[in-house]
Amino acid sequence: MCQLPYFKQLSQHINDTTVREKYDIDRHGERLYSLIVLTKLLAIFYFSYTLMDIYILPDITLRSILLRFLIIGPLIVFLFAYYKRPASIRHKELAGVVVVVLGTAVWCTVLLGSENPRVLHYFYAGLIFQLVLTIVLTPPFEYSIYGSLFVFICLYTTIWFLPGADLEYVVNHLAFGLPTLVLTLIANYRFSAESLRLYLQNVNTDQLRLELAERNADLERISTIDPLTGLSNRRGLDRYAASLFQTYASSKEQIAVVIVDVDYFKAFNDHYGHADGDNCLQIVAEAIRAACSSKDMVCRFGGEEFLILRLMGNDTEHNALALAESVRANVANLVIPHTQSDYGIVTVSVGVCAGPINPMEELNKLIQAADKALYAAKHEGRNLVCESRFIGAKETTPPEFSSLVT
Ligand SMILES: Nc1nc2c(ncn2[C@@H]2O[C@H](COP(=O)(O)OP(=O)(O)OP(=O)(O)O)[C@@H](O)[C@H]2O)c(=O)[nH]1
Repeated sequence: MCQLPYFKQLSQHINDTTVREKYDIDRHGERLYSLIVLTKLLAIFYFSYTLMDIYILPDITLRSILLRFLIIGPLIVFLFAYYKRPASIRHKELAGVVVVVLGTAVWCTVLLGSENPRVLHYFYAGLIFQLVLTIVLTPPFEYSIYGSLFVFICLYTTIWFLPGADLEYVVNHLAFGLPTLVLTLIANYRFSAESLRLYLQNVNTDQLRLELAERNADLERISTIDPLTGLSNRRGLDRYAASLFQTYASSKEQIAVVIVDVDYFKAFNDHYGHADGDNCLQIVAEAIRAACSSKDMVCRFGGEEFLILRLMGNDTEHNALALAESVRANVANLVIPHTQSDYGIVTVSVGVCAGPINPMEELNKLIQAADKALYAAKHEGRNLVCESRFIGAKETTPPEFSSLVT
């Protein structure tokens, strides 16, 4: 039996737990709900059959009432109390099977007390217990098979002691009883296996969905990061700017745009080679990052060009200029040799412009103004900070050199 695919699947593992444990935990609620509903329905049937006993076999009236209500009645009360306990659903289903099996035994005992020959016709109703244990309660297959076999043995032991039962009657009964046992057990197996298959399919789909969500989050992150420097790229900048506009759309907050460009970088590449150029960009990017606060957005804006967005407090200009100057100084302090530069080391020129946070066109205006300031810094000899000022209505002043630059 353990070789059946259903049992193989049950003993497999998902992470640290077996499929059986996970299946029981995850489906506890649904399985318990149907167990409670079906137990109530079956209890109603079981006790209403007392009337059938009295009508068909009046000689066992008292016996039927006593046995059904004094044995099975309390058991069903205990069963409902057990359903409420924090036990595994498999144990609750097993408890349900045990009560049905005992219900069969009690019913057989009731019938054994009758001398009425009508008992032989009535005895066919015993197959209902079989149906309950296989396709009505649909307990797990392992319980269904043991419960059904017990009911089968119970019925075909009792049958010999019924008044008027002979071999022909037993064979007639078996002609119906045996296929009922086998076929309904097959139905139970198929149901158990199919439910488990669907459950595992769902677990699989959930896992795939989770992995996909993680991959998407990774892709989303990767797509906004520059692989060489680890800084944000243009896409990251656009996303950040869009979220900034949403958050600060109606505030008076100011934003500073700082553009940093490595001086004579083409000459650096030509002299030291592209690989050293890449190295240099990584080191410079790190120095820029070090000059910024964790709240600043730092991105690689182009080949050897970087852009910083900083949300400003009240001290707007000094704040932006101080940042730009500290970027310039940080890079110069690296003292990376650059024989092709007038300074003999790698330096950067920096353009700054600060203004109100407004939609994208306004940010582009600030970037253009910062770019003009950068161009002026290049023009004046490089390794300089230069600033354009936002004077409202989309106007900026011509670039001015920072007094902080020495
Ligand atoms: N090694 C390397 N070089 C790059 C990368 N991206 C752009 N560059 C190089 O950066 C250089 C930029 O040169 P230019 O725009 O002429 O500017 P520049 O030589 O720095 O001169 P100024 O900006 O006027 O000081 C080009 O030679 C590009 O090939 C990169 O990822 N790695």
